[in-house]
Amino acid sequence: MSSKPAFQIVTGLGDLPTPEPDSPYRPRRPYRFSTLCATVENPGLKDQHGSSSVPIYQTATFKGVAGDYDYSRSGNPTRSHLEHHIAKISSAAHAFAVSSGMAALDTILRLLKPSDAVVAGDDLYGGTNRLLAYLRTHAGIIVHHVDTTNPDTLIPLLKPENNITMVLLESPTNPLLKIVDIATIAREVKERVPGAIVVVDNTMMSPFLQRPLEHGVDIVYDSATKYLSGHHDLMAGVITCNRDDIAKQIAFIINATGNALTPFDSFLLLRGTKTLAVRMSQQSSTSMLVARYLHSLGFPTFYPGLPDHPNREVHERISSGYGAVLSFTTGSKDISERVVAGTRLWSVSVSFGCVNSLISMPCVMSHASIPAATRAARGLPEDLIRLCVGIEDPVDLLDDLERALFDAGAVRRTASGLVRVQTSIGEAVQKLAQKEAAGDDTPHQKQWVVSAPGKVILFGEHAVVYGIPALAASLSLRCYGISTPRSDGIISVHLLDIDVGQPGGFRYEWNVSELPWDVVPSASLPQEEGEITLDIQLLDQLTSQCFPPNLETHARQASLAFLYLYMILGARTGQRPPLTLTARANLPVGAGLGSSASFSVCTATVLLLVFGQIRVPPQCSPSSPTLSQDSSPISAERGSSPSTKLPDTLAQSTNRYAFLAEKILHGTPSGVDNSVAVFGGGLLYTKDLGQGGGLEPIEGFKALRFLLTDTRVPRNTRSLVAGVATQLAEDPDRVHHLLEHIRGVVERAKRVLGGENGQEWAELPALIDENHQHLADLGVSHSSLEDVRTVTGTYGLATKLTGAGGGGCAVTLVPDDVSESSLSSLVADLRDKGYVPYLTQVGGPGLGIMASHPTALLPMTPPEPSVGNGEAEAVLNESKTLVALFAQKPKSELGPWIDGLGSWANV
Ligand SMILES: Nc1ncnc2c1ncn2[C@@H]1O[C@H](COP(=O)(O)OP(=O)(O)OP(=O)(O)O)[C@@H](O)[C@H]1O
Ligand SMILES: C[C@@](O)(CCO)CC(=O)[O-]
Repeated sequence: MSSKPAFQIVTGLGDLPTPEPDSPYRPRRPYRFSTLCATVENPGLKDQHGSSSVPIYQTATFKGVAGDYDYSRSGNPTRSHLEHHIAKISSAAHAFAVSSGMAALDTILRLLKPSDAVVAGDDLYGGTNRLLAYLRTHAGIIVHHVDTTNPDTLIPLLKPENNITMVLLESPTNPLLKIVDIATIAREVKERVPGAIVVVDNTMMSPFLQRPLEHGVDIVYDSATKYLSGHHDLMAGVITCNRDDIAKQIAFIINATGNALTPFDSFLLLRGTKTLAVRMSQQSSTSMLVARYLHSLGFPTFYPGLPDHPNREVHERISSGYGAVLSFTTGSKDISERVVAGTRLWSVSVSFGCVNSLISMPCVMSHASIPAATRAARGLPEDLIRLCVGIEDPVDLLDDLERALFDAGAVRRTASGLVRVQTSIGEAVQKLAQKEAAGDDTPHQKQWVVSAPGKVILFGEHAVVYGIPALAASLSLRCYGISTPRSDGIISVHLLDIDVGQPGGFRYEWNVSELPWDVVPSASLPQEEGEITLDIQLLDQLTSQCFPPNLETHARQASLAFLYLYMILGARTGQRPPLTLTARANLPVGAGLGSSASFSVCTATVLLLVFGQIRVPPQCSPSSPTLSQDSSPISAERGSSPSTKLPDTLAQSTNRYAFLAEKILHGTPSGVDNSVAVFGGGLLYTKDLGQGGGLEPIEGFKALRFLLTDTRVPRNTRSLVAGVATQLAEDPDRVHHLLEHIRGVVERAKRVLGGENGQEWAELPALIDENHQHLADLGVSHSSLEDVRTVTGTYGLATKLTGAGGGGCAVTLVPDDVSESSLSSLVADLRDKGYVPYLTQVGGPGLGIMASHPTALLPMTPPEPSVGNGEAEAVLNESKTLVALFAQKPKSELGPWIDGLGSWANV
């Protein structure tokens, strides 16, 4: 038996003696790995009968007061044997066995204190993510998720002022098998923040293939439920480390929380580890066959053993094999579901590491606890199939898989053998385009073209800020944004619609390295989900440090929104991509048609794309052609073009950042404008004021025609919204009364537009008049808007202000029975008075990303001037670029031109 515990825990909470697992840390292993696995021996813990298998000490207590053990929570001989064995095969000085892999992580995370910061990967196991999210909200731990596959994204966070106390890594990641250079990261962490602990989840590899302690890592944990046990008949977790101080704390936490592994499970796990090497080498070699087979059929396959797997050489440096988990996509979620349902030998199950082969779809199983939006942002394909290879005969496994692929329609037989079936016509072309659009590994080097619609609010503006629903719909008038990569360390905005008295709009630029990165507090960085809080202090600091004091307000607000988003994404990811954002709209700016929201959506989208936070996923499916709409003024036709569909999850991620930009432009927006600009169509929007808000699609809008009249009276949404807030504070009864009346109007309008009442359109004009009157009583009308109401009233048409009011636009419902001649006469009357009418239908597509690049048509960036020709040639080249044409097109041609340039993916 071993001697009494070597450690006395000094915590201030009482000294609890905890047995230290006795471990023979040896710098050089005397036997090869499989011998070490099979040989369970612990000279310090000899059984009195010489049993060749470690006995199960199935007892809670031990008699006497002077023995090595007293209570199985604190120590048990079967567990000590297991811990000794795990330490031996892990090159570790200390090992601990607990009740599950998550219990192991929980034990490790209890080393943290409130306000400690953790840097973790952005492609972690779902359970790890869930526990980190819990600790963030319940224990005040700060969590930064970064792309750990690129050490450069993590290094900028490694500063003493960021209070980084732990770096949590997985390699390869599950299920995309992304490789993390744990050796380089461990070295960088030790150099830059020596107090921080580097932790690695080694479950995917097991100590057989990877021993991170040998690469400078402080703590390693495994879900021993997987390869270490190998039979899926127990749950266990193991923790290993070399540092005595850490071991002391971990031993204390395990004893204090009581999550140590039971004697029976310790026995089973010890038995399992004896065959680890032989199981895993068989499983790994079969995995290589399966990966090669899928790859040869043309399925995108993720396995570190394949020649083109990203960071393969890094993996080969830190481990001695490729493991037994791989994944692949079929191009269609339906097909993937059929493949998974069609296998017999591969069982459908979560988890991995068992002697039996398993098949699963991570997005609906093991990773379902990660919100869909986050999954999409991390590029986790919904059609991904994960295979966990067991020890069955490889021929049987391949045969079973092939049958399932064939029955699911994923492959077909030809004279020359099996070939992969493309899931839809043109899928190959689409994939190519999406690959280019997604930018794969270099999204910051791509030029992105995006667009988002303006909106019209038919009922409920202003009241929507106070939680009353609003009915709104997208317009065919849009804002367009282009991000162009640079190589000079500069970020800049070029806002073609913002008039600061110079030809060509407003331009401003910053040197990225001179930006005040130190004023971005970690607390202002966006969390994984939920509304992103605007950090007013940071906003004020950026305003005063990055802009001249007298800059024109519209120019400052728009570029501040861009800069703020750039800074928080830069601080979050550690990337600093130089770029220019060029923006232009065919929508009147500041006229109540949601120009700020469509600009916010374009800005958020290009930045999220450039920073690799959203990707145009490969599974974009063909959607129905977009509505053909008349965008105008009055005449210009917007052609209908087929587009592919962006997933809802991408839309949700983008909307969070767009809402943040809207807050910078607006003050206290309800979120209706950016939601319409992202999701498109007709919507009932309710702001979430703690009682649950949301979006409900309303189809009825699409059948209606509207006349929008821009009074051209400038106004400012921020001050109009603030004006209503002041009235509410001063005269709450009156304002509440008006808001409740507006609620009544919206509810009745919803019944009409939602088609619940047989589409009684005839009720709408009265509702429009009533809503306008309530808004006028709130003080947000204007004489020009009342004038438009009078003019349209002479044609028997109902009109109300739309958006914030105070000038800007009025919206007039044009029923089907209004004759063309009457309409033309009304339009002429309005024009005579200096107003700008737009006849439009609403309900068109939301956020759009150009999915195929028009590189073939136009150079994206001017070619370098050849020696000698210098400036003149550069000017000539620049005039031919996409951006130059974008700036030069007449406004009426802008939409049709850019919509027709390439193929678009829309929400
Ligand atoms: N095309 C654009 N380019 C650059 N900035 C823009 C553009 N469109 C809008 N903005 C920014 O949004 C501001 C206008 O926002 P404002 O809320 O006043 O108008 P709106 O969004 O059209 O109205 P509403 O919110 O009532 O629908 C501009 O001053 C500018 O800062
Ligand atoms: C006035 C308002 O209701 C609509 C602006 O388009 C403000 C908002 O909802 O953000």
